[in-house]
Amino acid sequence: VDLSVSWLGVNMENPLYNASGVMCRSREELDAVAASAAGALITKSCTLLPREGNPEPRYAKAPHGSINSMGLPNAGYQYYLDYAKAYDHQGGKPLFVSVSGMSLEDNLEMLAAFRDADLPCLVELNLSCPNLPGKPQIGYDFEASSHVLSEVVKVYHKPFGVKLPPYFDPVHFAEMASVLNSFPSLKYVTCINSVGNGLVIDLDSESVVIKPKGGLGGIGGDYVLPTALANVREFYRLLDDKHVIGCGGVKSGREAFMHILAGATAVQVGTCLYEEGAACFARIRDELAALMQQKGYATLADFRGKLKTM
Ligand SMILES: CC(C)(C)CCc1c(C(=O)O)[nH]c(=O)[nH]c1=O
Repeated sequence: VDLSVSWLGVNMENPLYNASGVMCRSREELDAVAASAAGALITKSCTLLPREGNPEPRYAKAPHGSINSMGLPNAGYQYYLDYAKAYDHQGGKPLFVSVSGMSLEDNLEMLAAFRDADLPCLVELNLSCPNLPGKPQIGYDFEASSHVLSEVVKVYHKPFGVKLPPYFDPVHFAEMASVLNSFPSLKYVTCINSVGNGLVIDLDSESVVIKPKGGLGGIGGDYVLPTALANVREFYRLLDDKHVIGCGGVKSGREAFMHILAGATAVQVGTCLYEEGAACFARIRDELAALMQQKGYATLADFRGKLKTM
């Protein structure tokens, strides 16, 4: 079977890579993903200046996934720009850079710097980045999303992508798709970011399991798979001429297959990568290949987006 995928001018030997935020904050971590069986790699969302992030514990494993309120710990955009400048872009594994400024001005300054560096890597704007105080995250504020993207495309003229939070209402899917469809240079969306502000409770200690935000944090893992698949499928259906990258609940070839069946061009691994390490990519890759073999599919295109309805 052929697991390769070519999209937006990049070629991946297989459709699997890390979710932004996991194993991608330092060059050592990024190099570990590049050295693994992953087909690509993406950096931790960066801000203008380095950030320590929230007090620990800020990540916890849960019975069927994970919870995190990391608080955007990152080395600052220059660090990832330098990594991208030194990166071997011909080495066969595309590099994506995630950007999550604390303000629109910060996002525009970082995007201008990436534009001027004129590197082969693709930029992904994290729309879960903070909005004005008292307002929901950008991705949940359709007017703000439209404004941010309008300003972004004035500064950044190359194809780019956005990381979307999960949506749960048909009207929200339609509204966000309508916003995204008005930006032709926005060429892909990554669905989904963690399911926001969940709460994991430890029964023995009768306590929360992470320190920030009174224990509230983004949920990942098995808990979010149905939501992730729905977001992939709805945006695959609603967006014009854009790719959808699947993220959420992937821990084996089975969930990777489901994401591609729902329409995903490629698939990211978060919680499972955090818990198992970079060996998960070879395992999931081989499981996906075996599943395709059993089902008689030779390539990803043979089943991509071909989810059957009743
Ligand atoms: C949640 C924000 C801190 C605003 C953005 C960074 C981020 C974080 C984080 O750094 O806490 N965790 C996630 O699961 N998704 C994210 O997009």
